[in-house]
Amino acid sequence: MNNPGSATPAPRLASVTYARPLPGGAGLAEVVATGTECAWIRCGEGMVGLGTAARFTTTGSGRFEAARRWWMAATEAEAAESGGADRSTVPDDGLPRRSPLAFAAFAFADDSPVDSVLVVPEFVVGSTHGRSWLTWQVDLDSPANAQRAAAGWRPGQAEAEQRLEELLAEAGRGSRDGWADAGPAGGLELSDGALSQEGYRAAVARGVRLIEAGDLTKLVLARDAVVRSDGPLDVARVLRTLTERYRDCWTYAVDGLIGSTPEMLVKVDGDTARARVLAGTLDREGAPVGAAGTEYARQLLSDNPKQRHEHRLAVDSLTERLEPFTTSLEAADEPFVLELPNVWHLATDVFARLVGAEGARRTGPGALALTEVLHPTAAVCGTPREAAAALISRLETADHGLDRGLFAGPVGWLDGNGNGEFGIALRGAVVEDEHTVRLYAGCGIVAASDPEAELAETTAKMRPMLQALGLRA
Ligand SMILES: C=C(O[C@@H]1C=C(C(=O)O)C=C[C@H]1O)C(=O)O
Repeated sequence: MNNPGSATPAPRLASVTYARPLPGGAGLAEVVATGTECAWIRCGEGMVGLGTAARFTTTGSGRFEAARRWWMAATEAEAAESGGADRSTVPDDGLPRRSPLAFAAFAFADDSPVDSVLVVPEFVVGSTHGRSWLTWQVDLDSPANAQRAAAGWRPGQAEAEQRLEELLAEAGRGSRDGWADAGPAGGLELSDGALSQEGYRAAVARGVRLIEAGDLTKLVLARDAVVRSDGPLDVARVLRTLTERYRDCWTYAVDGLIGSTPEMLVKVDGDTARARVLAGTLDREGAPVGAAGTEYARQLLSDNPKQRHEHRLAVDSLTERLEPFTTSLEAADEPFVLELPNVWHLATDVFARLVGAEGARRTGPGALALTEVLHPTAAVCGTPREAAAALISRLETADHGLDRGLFAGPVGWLDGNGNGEFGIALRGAVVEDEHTVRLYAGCGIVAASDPEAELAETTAKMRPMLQALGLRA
């Protein structure tokens, strides 16, 4: 299962980036209007991708490497023309410049039949550090451009504006009235997915027995659920709702994979790498609020040996793999409690300086190469990694026909200089068709885990998406 990627040759990307008010003049999330956009939004900032200049799909254990090669070939022309200067995401002129830029989502498992994908949007609308900007990206070798590109043509601002107007009109974005208040278009029905709630309890119980038998230390097991809607689903509205309710999470949309994740696998900016590791979860529903809630979370998470053990394994799985690529690495000894609207988590932020990131050209690994090294961490797979991955494949896929697909895989964006952000695709869903989305959630299982409590935890983790879809959860 090592598909080198879709047979199309890599495009030759060229781009132009300039400061510009956001289309529509509202916030970044309002640029998400059709639900087919790519998105990466946190605290009202980030990027939305419109249209498609190029895309690449691949499967198999070589999916990261295949994507990296395709992306290097696609961005080579522009890197050569710009002389490799300005490698950081915010160069000296202060205008965030990340072009060329692709959004990406990778399957969780090496043997998943589901495509991993790189999408190069035609336009990237961005808002970073309080400034907004626009990038227009084209393939110089496409039939529309090849001839004029050979004569020296490159994308420019005036033509970008014209093309943007066309694209927005094509997408029927003329009227935005009524967005905010439009409820779900019809009735919604929630049902078990391939791995039912009962099946999940049984799978967790088996996992616990195998852990007790000494086969492994930690195992993350997931289940799925399906939401069907009578009317067409308003995916754009779901995404905008997530950006509002889960402001501190990274709201993502790539090729039908949508959600709002609190977990950062790796963010590379210039010579720095950052991660946010989560493991250890406490439902906030029915829990005390305010200071009493903080105290409750401290007692049941920070002071709980099971949760701390689960968390430590996740942090170690990341830092051990990241360390060889760093000149320094910092992670607090004690996790902090991250409060989200639905749950509390034990969290550890990691900060590192990368080797080979100095000078005009990166010689060390960039965001995509590090993603390949770090995925899957013990937060979504287990310890030891290989034993856990094999058991996930047995207990979820062979026994129940649940393939995680893009769930719990890396999702985010990358630029042509090795910068990028990859979150872990959690608290999300896959849009299967106009009326159907499939939600996924999992839990870390250790020797002390109780199947009923873990099942309840998966429901708490699905709550952001269920509520954004308009279900009471
Ligand atoms: C697997 C999920 O979440 C992961 C598992 C956690 C846990 O077991 O406590 C916490 C955060 C994530 O690392 C999920 O959200 O589906």
